[in-house]
Amino acid sequence: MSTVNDRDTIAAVATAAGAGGVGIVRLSGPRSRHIAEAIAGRALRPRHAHHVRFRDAEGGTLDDGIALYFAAPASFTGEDVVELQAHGSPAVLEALVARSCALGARRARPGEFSERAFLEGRLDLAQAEAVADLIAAADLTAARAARRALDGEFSRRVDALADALLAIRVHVEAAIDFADEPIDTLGGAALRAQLATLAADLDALLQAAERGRRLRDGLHAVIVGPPNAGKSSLLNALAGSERAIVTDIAGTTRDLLHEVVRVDGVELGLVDTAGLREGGDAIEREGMRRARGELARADLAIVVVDARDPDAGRVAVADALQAVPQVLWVHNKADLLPTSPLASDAAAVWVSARTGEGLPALHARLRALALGSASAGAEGTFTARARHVEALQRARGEVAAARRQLDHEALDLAAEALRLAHDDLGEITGRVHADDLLGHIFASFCIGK
Ligand SMILES: Nc1nc2c(c(=O)[nH]1)N(C=O)[C@@H](CNc1ccc(C(=O)N[C@@H](CCC(=O)O)C(=O)O)cc1)CN2
Ligand SMILES: Nc1nc2c(ncn2[C@@H]2O[C@H](COP(=O)(O)OP(=O)(O)OP(=O)(O)O)[C@@H](O)[C@H]2O)c(=O)[nH]1
Ligand SMILES: [Mg+2]
Repeated sequence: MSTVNDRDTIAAVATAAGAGGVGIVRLSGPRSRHIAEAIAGRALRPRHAHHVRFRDAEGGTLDDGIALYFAAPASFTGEDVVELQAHGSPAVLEALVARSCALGARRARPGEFSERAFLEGRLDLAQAEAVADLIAAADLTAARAARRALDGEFSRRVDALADALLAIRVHVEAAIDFADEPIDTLGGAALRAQLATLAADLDALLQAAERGRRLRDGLHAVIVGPPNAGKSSLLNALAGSERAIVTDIAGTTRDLLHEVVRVDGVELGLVDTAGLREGGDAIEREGMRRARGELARADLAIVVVDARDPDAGRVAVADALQAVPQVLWVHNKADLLPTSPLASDAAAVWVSARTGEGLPALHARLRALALGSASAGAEGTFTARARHVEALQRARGEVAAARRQLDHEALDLAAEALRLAHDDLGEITGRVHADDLLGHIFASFCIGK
């Protein structure tokens, strides 16, 4: 592994592209201070805001601004860092980056500042990812959740599980050395209890991470149901605009129509589909085939039926719903019912896409489904990514395997499963990682971050 001293110095504009009040060029690496002092024309004291003139190669003034020097290791990256805070002119900022490069820096790759913060141990991998998620957060709910991950709330729970797992591994490895004796004389009962606790904690963290992933990635929700039930009308109502064609002709929608909507801080990727029924012409049948295909990738099916005849719909779509993890029944056209049922129960929500009645209740239900449970809300939620959820699932699988092996007194196999589970957890925080994993993660960051 390289050390601070043989690393190059990187430079990039840290503020958003385009004109702004103030723009910041950031340098990180061993030559940062030297380069910045050449541009500022004076020595820089750590953590002191110097008002200086930024000079070009000929000594001409590029701009005046603030130079801020953070001496290693007390900086965002843990390396020497300098910020040149200029007026927010893209031309001036580009000139400052070019001048820095002429003086020995190179342009930073996307995410390279955060990658260095990770490599210097300032942030773990899940925290570095949270930096990018915070920047990309579309609203304050998502930003707060990313902030919690950045503060280490997720990482601490992963580390606690990894510590518990380590203790169990030590126990199992010790027992292997006494392989002649039955496990129960070697604290086998205590070991099983510890493993059971670990499995339960892993399940709880997996649920929390899944909620965090939904908050970050949104929920993939597919609207299905019989023709003419008002699926396209509901999409329009949720989107707040007339995206889909609505007519009173059954079989209007054929193509899939994708629309991203935000419901109380949660992103929903909505897909409107062709009504499901027996028969139909070739075009409609192709539409139904696509609807079924989309359901296979859905986190949630929103089944729209006509409130006046809900059971007609159920039969037609039931088989298509087999593999969908979550299903929400929406009884539409409630405005046409003789008496208003505009209430929702555990099994269904009544709405009118036409009048908008019942939509707030539908919003609340969608949000609760997206976050995993009605009571959990966003309180304590931290953002997580699909790769974190997958690692936790693998770890859970390995822990389950270890428990089975233990029941068969197969200590070697149990130890190996637990080692794999430990690595799975380590991948989340980056204590265990392949180089291409880092490249993959940081490449999706913005430049200057
Ligand atoms: N101007 C500016 N604002 C910014 C950043 C930045 O890089 N520059 N940040 C970039 O993401 C965020 C703040 N992140 C930072 C993280 C650590 C340190 C730092 O100097 N840490 C030292 C000192 C600790 C202390 O005094 O609090 C350390 O951790 O040792 C600075 C900024 C948001 N705002
Ligand atoms: N009264 C009333 N009519 C509605 C409501 N929602 C939809 N409609 C009407 O029902 C008819 C069908 O609506 P669509 O949204 O096209 O139904 P769909 O399920 O997308 O139909 P297909 O695409 O053909 O499968 C249209 O005439 C709508 O105006 C509602 O809540 N109340
Ligand atoms: Mg339609």
